[in-house]
Amino acid sequence: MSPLLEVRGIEKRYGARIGCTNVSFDLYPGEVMGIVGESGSGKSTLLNCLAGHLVPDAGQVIFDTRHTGPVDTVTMSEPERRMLSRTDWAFVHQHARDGLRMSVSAGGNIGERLMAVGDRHYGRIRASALDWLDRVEIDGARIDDRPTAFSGGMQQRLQIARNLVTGPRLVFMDEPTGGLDVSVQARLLDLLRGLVRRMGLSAIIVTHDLAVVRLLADRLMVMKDGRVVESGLTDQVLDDPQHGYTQLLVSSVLQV
Ligand SMILES: Nc1ncnc2c1ncn2[C@@H]1O[C@H](COP(=O)(O)OP(=O)(O)OP(=O)(O)O)[C@@H](O)[C@H]1O
Repeated sequence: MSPLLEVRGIEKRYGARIGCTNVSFDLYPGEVMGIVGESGSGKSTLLNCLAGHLVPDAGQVIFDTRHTGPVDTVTMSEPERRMLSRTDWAFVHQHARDGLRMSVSAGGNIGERLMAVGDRHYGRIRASALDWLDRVEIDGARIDDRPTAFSGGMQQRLQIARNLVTGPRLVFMDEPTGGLDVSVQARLLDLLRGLVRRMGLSAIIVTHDLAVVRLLADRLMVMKDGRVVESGLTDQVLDDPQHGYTQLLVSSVLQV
């Protein structure tokens, strides 16, 4: 099996400050990669470089596209990258309002993604929206409500539905359970785990919460000062951390 994503030597600097440097890894279809590290370790910078939101100063992000096979997304044209983010990629933001259109109904938020990939059949779009509301445990009766009328947890679940409805091949998630109450986080995590398993999703998840990666990620990369200091199978890294920094992280000595 060939990798879905090949990341080679990614580096991003902000002036003299290192955002992230020398990051390389492969992601295989159906695999979930977790990226953990304390605040400022470079997780978001890396994720944004991978998802095409930031242009890295060096490195390649080679994605196995549906139509043309492996392509370096760093050097592809902006319209090509935009198309990729509508069809093959999805991005779940930490704050649902960054990933939703707050003035559009819940059904519209889901339907919009389908229309962006060419679906024009109103009945089918509405049926898909209802199906996805159900899958993320939102009452179908709320389909015409705007996300502003939803709780934080519901907004996040709607954002997930909007992202997954088009069957993306790679999902980027930036602190998907961050900023929510603990009980709401637990429910969301459970839902995400079910979706990841059932859909065989390939995903890259940035989080500072080790419980999130424990439940969702097959593999883990630990970042410190913009560099990957340790990587491996999630259980292996968390149960038998080799690097001193990971040991601190796991023993919760570090405030992350
Ligand atoms: N727009 C920016 N301009 C200058 N420096 C930045 C910018 N964004 C990030 N940095 C710096 O890059 C480094 C990595 O930051 P980044 O936000 O990627 O870390 P993070 O691990 O995602 O942190 P957090 O968990 O707090 O979001 C930090 O030193 C940060 O100060």
